[in-house]
Amino acid sequence: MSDVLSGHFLTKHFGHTTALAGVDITIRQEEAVAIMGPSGSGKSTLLHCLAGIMKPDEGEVHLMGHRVDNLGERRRSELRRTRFGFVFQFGQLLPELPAEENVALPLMLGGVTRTQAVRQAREWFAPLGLQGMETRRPGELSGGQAQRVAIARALVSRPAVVFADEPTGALDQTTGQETMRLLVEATKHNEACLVVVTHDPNVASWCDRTVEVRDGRLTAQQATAYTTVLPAGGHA
Ligand SMILES: Nc1ncnc2c1ncn2[C@@H]1O[C@H](COP(=O)(O)OP(=O)(O)OP(=O)(O)O)[C@@H](O)[C@H]1O
Repeated sequence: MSDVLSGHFLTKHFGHTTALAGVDITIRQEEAVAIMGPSGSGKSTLLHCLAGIMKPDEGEVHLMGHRVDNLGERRRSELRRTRFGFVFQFGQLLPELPAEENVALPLMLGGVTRTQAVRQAREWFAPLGLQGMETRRPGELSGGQAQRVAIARALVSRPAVVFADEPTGALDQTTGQETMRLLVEATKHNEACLVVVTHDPNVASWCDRTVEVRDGRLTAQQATAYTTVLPAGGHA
């Protein structure tokens, strides 16, 4: 499998704090990687550097062979919108928009007409078990349903990489497991790779591989035994 995203000697300081101390990481096509480690160890900083949200002080990030960490803010913003998808602990859906428009938003920001974007967005609802929820506002959805809307929004523009920071952190254990299953399967089915920051070993167990960050360094890598059970065809 080819490399999709890689970080080379990523280093990041905040004042006297060293958040990343020279991290090397490679994520391959359709691979799901969990980033674990104690609080304050540098997990979110690593995700933010890989995703172009933050520039590392030293080191390089490459997406499909192209260096991306040195792009200007406008190009990195475009990269985040077109090549990356994001799922955070709280789905960060816009409360005033119906679910289908929340999902359609990345497409509309990319210039697709509202009608076409909503049509494409609707295709994601049934595969994610959200049929009938299209016109509900986020406040009318359960936590698990809202995260599934966030998953649809992360995938609608067919990104190369989905980044998730504690995607199940606000959910109970059962709903969290179901959300992870859908996140991993939908991401793989769309031939994207997944980078998940989590404290929860149950969440990490859905991934192909876990890397552990301590004091800004990767300390361990272990393979986890997850294989997709999705049938071929469809979105999720
Ligand atoms: N914007 C910032 N300004 C100053 N220090 C920061 C900033 N962001 C992170 N840090 C520091 O960098 C270190 C790594 O933070 P980071 O958020 O990456 O850790 P984490 O492993 O994601 O933690 P948690 O599991 O608690 O979310 C910590 O010591 C943190 O206090």
